[in-house]
Order: sequence, then C-alpha cells, then structure tokens
Amino acid sequence: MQGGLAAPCRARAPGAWPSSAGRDTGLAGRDGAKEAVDHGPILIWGAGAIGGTIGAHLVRARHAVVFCDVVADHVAAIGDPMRGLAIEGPVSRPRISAPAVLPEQVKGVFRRVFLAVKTHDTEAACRQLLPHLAEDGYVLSLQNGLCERVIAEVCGAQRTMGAFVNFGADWIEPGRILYGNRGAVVVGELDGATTPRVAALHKLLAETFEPDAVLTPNIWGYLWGKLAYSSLLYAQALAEKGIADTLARTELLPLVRALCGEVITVARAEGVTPLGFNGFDPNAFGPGGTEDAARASMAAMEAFNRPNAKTHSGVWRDLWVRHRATPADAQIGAVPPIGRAHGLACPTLERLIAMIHECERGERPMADANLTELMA
Ligand SMILES: NC(=O)C1=CN([C@@H]2O[C@H](COP(=O)(O)OP(=O)(O)OC[C@H]3O[C@@H](n4cnc5c(N)ncnc54)[C@H](OP(=O)(O)O)[C@@H]3O)[C@@H](O)[C@H]2O)C=CC1
Ligand SMILES: CC(C)(CO)C(=O)C(=O)O
Repeated sequence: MQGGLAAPCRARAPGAWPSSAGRDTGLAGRDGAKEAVDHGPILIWGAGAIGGTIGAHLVRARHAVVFCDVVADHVAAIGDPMRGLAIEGPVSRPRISAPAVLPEQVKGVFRRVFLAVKTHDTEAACRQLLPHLAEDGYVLSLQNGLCERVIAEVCGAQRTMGAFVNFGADWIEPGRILYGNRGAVVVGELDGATTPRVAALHKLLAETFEPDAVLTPNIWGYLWGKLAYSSLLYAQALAEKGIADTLARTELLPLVRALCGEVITVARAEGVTPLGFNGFDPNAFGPGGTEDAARASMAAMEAFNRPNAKTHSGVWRDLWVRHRATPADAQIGAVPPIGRAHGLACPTLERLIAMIHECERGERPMADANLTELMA
C-alpha cells in the first residue's frame, strides 16, 4: 500500500547524529581493518533518484544514514516521520524517514559519503562536502560520467571510490521516488585494488540493495562502457519514443554503431578495456566490432529495457519533464576533448551534443526524426 506514512522505517540510532557522526578517528584508512571501514553513519550527498533509492534501502536495513540535498521540501519530507521518503515501483518499496539536511546544515565528519548529484554538480558538491569528509574516509561516486576524476581532484584519489550504476529511478516529487528497474551495480577502487573498504562496501550494497552487485578491478572499464551506452540515452532524449522503442528502430543501427564506436575507440586509446552490462557489448562497437555483433547488442539492450517502468532516460526527463539543462557537456561532452588528445575525432557525438543544446534552448522540438537527421 502506498499509504502508511505514519510509520516509515526510521534510521538506526538517529540520536547519535550529528554529535558523534563519523568521529571514529584513529582507525586505519584505505587498507585498514574491516571494522574501520564499516563504522559510522553514511552521508548521502544528493538524495534524488539514485541517492534516495540506495539510501532508503540502507535505512530499511537499519544502517545509520544522513541525507543531504539542496531541495528544501524533499529534505523536509525525508526528515519528517509523518511524511518520509517513499520508494515506489515494481522492484521494492521501502518507506523510510531519516535525518536530512541542506548542505549548509551538515555537521560533523563522515567516513563514507555517497555522492549522487548530477554529473555537472559534482565539483560544487565536492567543495561543499570536503570539510565533512574524514581524513581516512572516502567519497563514492554513484553517478554517470567520469566524476571520479573530478572527485579525486578535489578530495584526493585516496579518498575517492568508484562505482557504476545502471538501475533506473526517477525523482517524482518531494518525498517520492520511482525505482523503475534493477540494473548493474558495480564498485571498485580507482587503481583496481581489492581493499578491505571496497570489499565491505560491496558486501553492504549486495546485502541491502542489489544482490548481484559486482566488485571489479576495472571500474574505469564500466564507466567508459556506460559513457558509450549513455550516448544512446542522449540520442533517445531527442526522440518521442522511449529507450526500448528507440533501440527497436533497427534502421538506426548505423547511428548506434557510430556513437558507441566513437566512445569505445577513445576509451581504448586511453588504455581502458570497456566492459559490458545489461545487453551492452563493448566488443560489438569500435575497432573490430562487426555489424552483426552490434545488431545483437542493440537487440539485447532493447530486451533489457523493454519491461522497465523507467521508460525514458534521465536526460529526456531533464529536457521535456523538468525543463532544465542536461549534464551533456560534463558527461558525454568529456569524451571529444580526450579523443582529440589522441588525435581521434568524435563527429557524431559532437553533433548529438549540439542537438541536445538546441533542445535545451527551445530551438529543437522532441521528435523521432531528430535521430534520422543525426544519422544523415
Ligand atoms: N536516475 C537514473 O536512473 C540514473 C542516474 N544515474 C546518474 O546518477 C547521478 C544522479 O542522478 P539522479 O539521481 O537521477 O539525479 P536527481 O536530479 O534525481 O538527484 C540529484 C539530487 O541532488 C541535488 N543536488 C544538486 N546539487 C546538489 C548539491 N550541491 N548538494 C546536494 N544536493 C544537490 C539535486 O537537486 P536539483 O534537482 O535542485 O539539482 C537533486 O535533488 C547522475 O550522474 C546520473 O546521470 C545513473 C544511472 C541511472
Ligand atoms: C536510463 C538509465 C537508467 C540507464 O539505463 C540512465 O542511466 C539514465 O536515465 O541516465
């Protein structure tokens, strides 16, 4: 039942926050004992679709969580036991309440900060959270794009933890989030090491949120794979049809090959081996990829997306539902400059980004024909 707001699950030991939050100094850091990595509340920075969904599952499993977001009414809802945060949809539906604050209200230091702001908000959020990050703590990037690079610049590489997420969620209104479908959840240290803290994090996510969560020695491979897949999500954002229906347009195969191929080629030039997930096969695209393999991957991506309650990409929602700027420049826009440094051009990706900006400025309407034009 959607009701029952009177009794949402409450975060463990709320009274301990903020006075004792994360104040377990003297414990070992990245390579330290397991006890060290598990202790203290988790600070979720950005409590929207992704941060809110994962945070609610952590609270449901009785972990101590503090939510931080800039949307005042969302913060008020989460922190109010009579309102709470409701996760909706076909996967699981925790209703929780937990301490929730605006960025300027955060107190204390935390050893685990889960960052889930949009890609283009990463640097600003990191500067805000930095005073609250323990010397031996880390920031986990639950984001699309190469945000780990930005976090490492601001917080230091030792205090940055990589993640790749491909489950689908939409922020609906203050206190309500749709968890539309399960998808890949992967964590890994930036240098591929299997440290106690990443092992503990993996166990935590597998036990509380996604049983099939993966611990990888190649987080960059997943992040670059998602960048290639994201180029298709940006293409979908130009169109009326949703993700599955757009991937079903087999006449778009040359466009899909061009977009994914450009990203995968740049990834390989960077020395990264892109990895696959949820129907996306990086080996089908870029150097050596065949038309048959690309067609098979397109069909597999369509099959993965077909039953999902989240039907359109987050970028599509930014453009046509929330009427706000997309993270295009910070996300897929990061690829062409890296390509140029290797002497590689990304013409299709650059045309796609330009079309997204036309939509942002109101100069281009949503239309399936936009993709035919992009392919020409
Ligand atoms: N939604 C999805 O299905 C998926 C999303 N991702 C990625 O996950 C990341 C998070 O996306 P998503 O959860 O969808 O985004 P949402 O917009 O739903 O949530 C982000 C939240 O962070 C808030 N915020 C912005 N700036 C700050 C700040 N400085 N401090 C605290 N909070 C802030 C936002 O407020 P405001 O809205 O006012 O900006 C918003 O409430 C993105 O990188 C996205 O690409 C990855 C896979 C799937
Ligand atoms: C569609 C999804 C969930 C990937 O499957 C996504 O990453 C997005 O909306 O940005």
